[in-house]
Amino acid sequence: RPCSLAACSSFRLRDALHPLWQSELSVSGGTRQSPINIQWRDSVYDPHLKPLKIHYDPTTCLYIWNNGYSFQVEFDDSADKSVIMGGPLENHYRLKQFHFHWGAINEWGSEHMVDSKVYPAELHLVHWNPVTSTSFEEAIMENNGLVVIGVFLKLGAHHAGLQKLVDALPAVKHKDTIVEFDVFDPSCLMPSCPDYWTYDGSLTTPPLTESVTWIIKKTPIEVDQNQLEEFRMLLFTSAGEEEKRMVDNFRPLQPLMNRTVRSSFR
Ligand SMILES: NS(=O)(=O)/N=C1/NCCS1
Ligand SMILES: [Zn+2]
Repeated sequence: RPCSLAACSSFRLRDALHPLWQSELSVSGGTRQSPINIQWRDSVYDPHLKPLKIHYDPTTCLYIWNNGYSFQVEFDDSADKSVIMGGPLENHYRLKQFHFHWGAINEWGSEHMVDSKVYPAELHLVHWNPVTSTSFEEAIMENNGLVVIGVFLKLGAHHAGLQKLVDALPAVKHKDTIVEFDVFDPSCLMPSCPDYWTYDGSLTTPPLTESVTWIIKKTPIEVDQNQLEEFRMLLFTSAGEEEKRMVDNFRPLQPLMNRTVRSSFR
């Protein structure tokens, strides 16, 4: 991160002091934690990786809520209506929710990095394996029970699809607030480029379980400054509490340890 050592150390300390991280700076004994810095030159092209197939049904979208760490869009996952398959996956996975991570300023905010490049924000689309688990909660504890697609956001053109989401954010300004949000197709948040990296990792927020096959899209989507600033107007705090802006809700980088990142592209 482009900052002086002092700023970085206080930044990391401040980041570590967020309530979410007070007790979970790192999982003891974790060997496949997330996020990581993806070193492009160390990733290994795997010709067996298939194109990712995404079929989201917009009518499965239910509501948006502020969970005190991010804003989250929840989906009806009671049937195979919004699913992904292909890519590195052996079967289909159901979409459960998506959320974002972002910074206080455009110089940082994403959880993953590419050759130490950090983006202002990162989208996570969270899916679970209905073949090996009977619920999302169970899949969280299963090895490869989850697939999270990560999409980087970069500062650029206005994103019309995202704006429908941004317009609803004032209704979930405070922690534990919720607003109905129906008929939204998250495919509009996917870059058109099919290229991705994939590696075995963990959730980046509690319970930090090592149950995630990560699929990180190579190409970011563009959003404009106003849209990023709307994210930063959300609050970590509940109504009536002293306001704390919801910013820097990302986990620090974790060690790669004995893992290889595969790429779907040469
Ligand atoms: N950011 S993340 O998607 O890796 N973390 C999660 N924790 C609970 C469900 S998703
Ligand atoms: Zn996330």
